[in-house]
Amino acid sequence: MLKLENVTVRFGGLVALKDVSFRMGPGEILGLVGPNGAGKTTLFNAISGLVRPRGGRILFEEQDIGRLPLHQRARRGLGRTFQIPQPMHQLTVRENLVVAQVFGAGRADAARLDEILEVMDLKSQADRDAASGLALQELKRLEVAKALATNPKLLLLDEVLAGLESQAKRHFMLKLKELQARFKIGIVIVEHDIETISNLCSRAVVLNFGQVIADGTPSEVFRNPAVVESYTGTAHA
Ligand SMILES: Nc1ncnc2c1ncn2[C@@H]1O[C@H](COP(=O)(O)OP(=O)(O)OP(=O)(O)O)[C@@H](O)[C@H]1O
Repeated sequence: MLKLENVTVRFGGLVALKDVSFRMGPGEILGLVGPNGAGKTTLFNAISGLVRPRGGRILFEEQDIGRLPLHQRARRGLGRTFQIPQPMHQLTVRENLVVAQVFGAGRADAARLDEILEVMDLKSQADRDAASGLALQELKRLEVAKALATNPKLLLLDEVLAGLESQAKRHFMLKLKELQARFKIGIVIVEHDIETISNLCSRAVVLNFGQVIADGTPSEVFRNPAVVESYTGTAHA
């Protein structure tokens, strides 16, 4: 479904991603892991079209999408969330979803929006202004709902679980599994918590200083000495 070949991104003299390669199959939930500044958000930006790589190829469903603008990638089925939820605060929850749907899917579809509101537990907030009264958890659910409204085949989720207390986090994780099964989508999730990745993901890719240092099942990668070192500064933690 998604294949990256030697993707390299530079910001002036800084190499944010260097020869990043991995692939993922349809319906997989892949964890993208790595210390602060490792390049995780930059990788999402490169895949979704916000930054242009200096080199390498990004293939989505066998097509090279590396030169397509953002909206064309969305139309092909790439949905994403942002680390800091960015709803349009002057619009209601439902209106936010309509805007996302028209951007990503090309037309409004009220029935699908109702389904998304239901799945994401946002029905009772649907006609509430996005700026007023939405708690962090609800804003995060809205962020995922917006991405779902674009009709994605692949969802890129940037730290949607961060900052939630443990019960809310467990509930959100179950939601993500439900979304994957119900909408038949693949998910790449950036997440720092090892236990969360281990429970949620079938595979994890670890970045450090812009390079892939491990790729495998969560139990494989979290036993890898290079990964332990990148997390703790010591290979024997
Ligand atoms: N627009 C930009 N211009 C210059 N440097 C940037 C830009 N975006 C990111 N960087 C740099 O690229 C590197 C990778 O940053 P990125 O935000 O992708 O890391 P990250 O793994 O997502 O980190 P975090 O876990 O803190 O969100 C960092 O050194 C960062 O300072």
